[in-house]
Amino acid sequence: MDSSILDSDSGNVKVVVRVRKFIKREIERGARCLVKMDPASQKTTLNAPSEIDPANSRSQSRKIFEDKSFTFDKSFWSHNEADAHYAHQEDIYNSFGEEFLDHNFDGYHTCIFAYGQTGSGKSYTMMGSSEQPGLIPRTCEGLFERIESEQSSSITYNVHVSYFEVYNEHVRDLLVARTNATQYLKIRESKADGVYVQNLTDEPVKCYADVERLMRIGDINRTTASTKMNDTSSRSHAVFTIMLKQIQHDMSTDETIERCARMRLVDLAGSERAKSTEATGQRLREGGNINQSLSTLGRVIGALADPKRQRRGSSSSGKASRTRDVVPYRDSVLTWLLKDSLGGNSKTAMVACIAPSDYDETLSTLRYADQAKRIRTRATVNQDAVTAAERDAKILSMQETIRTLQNNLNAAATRKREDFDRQATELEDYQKQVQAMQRLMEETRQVSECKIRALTNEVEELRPLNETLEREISSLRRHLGLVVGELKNPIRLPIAKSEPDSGVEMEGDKENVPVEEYEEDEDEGYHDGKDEVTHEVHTRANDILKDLALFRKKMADDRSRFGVRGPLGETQGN
Ligand SMILES: Nc1ncnc2c1ncn2[C@@H]1O[C@H](COP(=O)(O)OP(=O)(O)OP(=O)(O)O)[C@@H](O)[C@H]1O
Repeated sequence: MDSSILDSDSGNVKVVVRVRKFIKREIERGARCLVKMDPASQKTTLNAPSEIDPANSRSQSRKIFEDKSFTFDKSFWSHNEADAHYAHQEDIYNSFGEEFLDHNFDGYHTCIFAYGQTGSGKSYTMMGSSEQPGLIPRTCEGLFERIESEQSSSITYNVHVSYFEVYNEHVRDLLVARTNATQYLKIRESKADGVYVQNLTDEPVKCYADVERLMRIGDINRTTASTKMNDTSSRSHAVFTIMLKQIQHDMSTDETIERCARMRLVDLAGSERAKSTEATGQRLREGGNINQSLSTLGRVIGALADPKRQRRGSSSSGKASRTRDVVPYRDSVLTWLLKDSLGGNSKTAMVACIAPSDYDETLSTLRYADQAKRIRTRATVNQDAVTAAERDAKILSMQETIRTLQNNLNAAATRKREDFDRQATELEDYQKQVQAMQRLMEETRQVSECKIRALTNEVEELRPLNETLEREISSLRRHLGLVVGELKNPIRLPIAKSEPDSGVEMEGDKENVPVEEYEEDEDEGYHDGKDEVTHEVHTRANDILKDLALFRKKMADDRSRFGVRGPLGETQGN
């Protein structure tokens, strides 16, 4: 999509930290909580462990343990439910999940990723459980609640979901059932779409129940395994993506405004020490890959947070592009895929999850998070204004491209000297174009529906007025008929016989006037009063007929534009 930059907002990556409660293993070993959080200042302090703490043994190292403090955008205390400032799943969502959803509705891309050592609560925070849903289900639920509450006849919403994992540096579609021969997907980059996963399922969803079903499928397909540190340890980075497209149609200009926003919700695999997880074989290899991609992520964060880079980046565009190359995005699949979310067009948040009693791992996570605070991204509103004619022209041009690609494919097939790779790429392009065109046509259909909805509402609103006017007109017609009838055939009143000796002429005495006399008098009466009434009635009736003609013309125009059945029952053209 060509995004016209209407509005851009540069800001730092939002960094929050969350400490979880003790789990069974820690309670059994009598672990002590080393973390403190100050709800007033959002300061997180990591205390040095005691001499005799076996989980934080100093015996093999000369390291000095000391108290360390860091301040973040938010410090979420989820350690002891009895404490007043305990942060429930709901509090995490209310604190910044909702705010990020606001950004999406404004047309910004967003990304929230959870980072932390294995077993520190990343999956709990991002996905949660059915009783304690995390950020991903709450965000999706919030999204559909808003769509339903903000439903206006002039806006159409389109939501698509994809879900993939990066496992051992390979991308797997989590919405496709596992088969024996594992299908890995390729990563590609294009000008229009940036970095993307080729052939990834992109499922349209209409309600939260649709998303719930997809989350369940994805979670079943995700690679998890039991390690000593976590019974259901994620062995991969999971990326859940929601695409929200809002199409607003302006009836007066017949123009549509499209806003696209991508929400990325990432549950990273946990950093781990082979010594702690006691991993061997496949688990050890997985751990090695996880650590390697997390260390690349660390280097990317380090490069992006580098103040020298940021100064250079803002000084000149030429230098900026050179310095951007220094960021080692391509060194891992994860960072390559998250390139835009980390240092580009996105509003991004990091949730650093920490366990309450592991000094080394927690310190490393807090340092990582502290560095991420310095990254600045520049998010832009992804908005396009398209006229109905441009939309139609786009569909036509796509049809033309598809025809050309089809011809190329056919020609290559008949010549039988095709280069397979090139042919496969052309086939993919062809499929992508067909999909894009199908989507565009579906959107055009939705826009038309939206227009019809708006017009039908207008017609319904005008219906009572129309009925009143019709009633008024027919009563006026009747009235006018009577008046005209009366004028044409005047009622001849009999002349009253005058009392011979009264000498007084009463009002009804005209009945006794001879016909000639009466007609003369009647003419005089007409000139005196009735012509004014008739004239007035005529004028009023004419005004109403004029209004009605205008109203009918407007309705006929609208109906002929959109081909709907009017309130008067006629069917219109087109
Ligand atoms: N805030 C919390 N409140 C209660 N239980 C929690 C909380 N955070 C995590 N837990 C529990 O701690 C355990 C480990 O959490 P989780 O699986 O989310 O860790 P993780 O960081 O995703 O680990 P990995 O990287 O190995 O996948 C789980 O049993 C989870 O239910």
